[in-house]
Amino acid sequence: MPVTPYALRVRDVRKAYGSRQVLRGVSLDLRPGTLAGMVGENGAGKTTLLRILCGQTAAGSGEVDIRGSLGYCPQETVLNDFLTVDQHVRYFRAAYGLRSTGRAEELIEELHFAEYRHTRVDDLSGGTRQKLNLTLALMHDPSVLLLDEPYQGFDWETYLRFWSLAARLRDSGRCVLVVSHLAWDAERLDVLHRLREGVAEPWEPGGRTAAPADGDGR
Ligand SMILES: Nc1ncnc2c1ncn2[C@@H]1O[C@H](COP(=O)(O)OP(=O)(O)OP(=O)(O)O)[C@@H](O)[C@H]1O
Repeated sequence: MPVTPYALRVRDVRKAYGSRQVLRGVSLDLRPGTLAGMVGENGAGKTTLLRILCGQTAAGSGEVDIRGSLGYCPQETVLNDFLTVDQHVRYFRAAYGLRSTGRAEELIEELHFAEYRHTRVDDLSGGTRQKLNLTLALMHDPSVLLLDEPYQGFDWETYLRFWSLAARLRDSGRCVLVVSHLAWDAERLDVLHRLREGVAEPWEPGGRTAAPADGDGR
């Protein structure tokens, strides 16, 4: 029987903080060339799951298998206030062991923040910090991308640019998982999951018309 190729495989992942059981057996398979979404209410465990997938938090039990390189864009920007955009890019080039910053340059152009290359992070707007955060997560061209609320603070044009970038990454065979507490973007996704009561349930892209996960009815 042929083996189904996957980029990300999660099996029965569980996690408790003290007596609070946050993840109760999350399983998920994503293929290469997939643009996937994961929605869930505030506190559902989305960030906990992503942190487990990228190895920043240990699961209580379960298995995670990632094929290829990983890029993780955390919800909170992890930037140094005293370094400029360019200094961050150079630092991450060295950390990733890249020969050039070519991909980062493309992302900076694509996300329209080249004019801030020599600006220190403490002088950047929240949206521009998030653009840098995303650039640093993507500049090594990872096979699997885990993006936690990646468009927070983006203006509308940047939000649209983000989705066209995500679609292009998918089209070039990357596996992109976008986490959000809202389901606004369901129609942009190939597959949508909802994290609820500690498990991930597939939501048919009929979820396109479903109410947002926070249930505010819009
Ligand atoms: N380090 C921690 N120690 C104890 N409890 C934690 C820790 N991190 C998260 N939690 C708890 O685990 C639950 C899930 O948190 P998590 O941040 O994963 O949710 P989320 O779905 O990402 O929420 P949001 O949409 O608000 O970002 C919450 O009740 C949170 O308070």
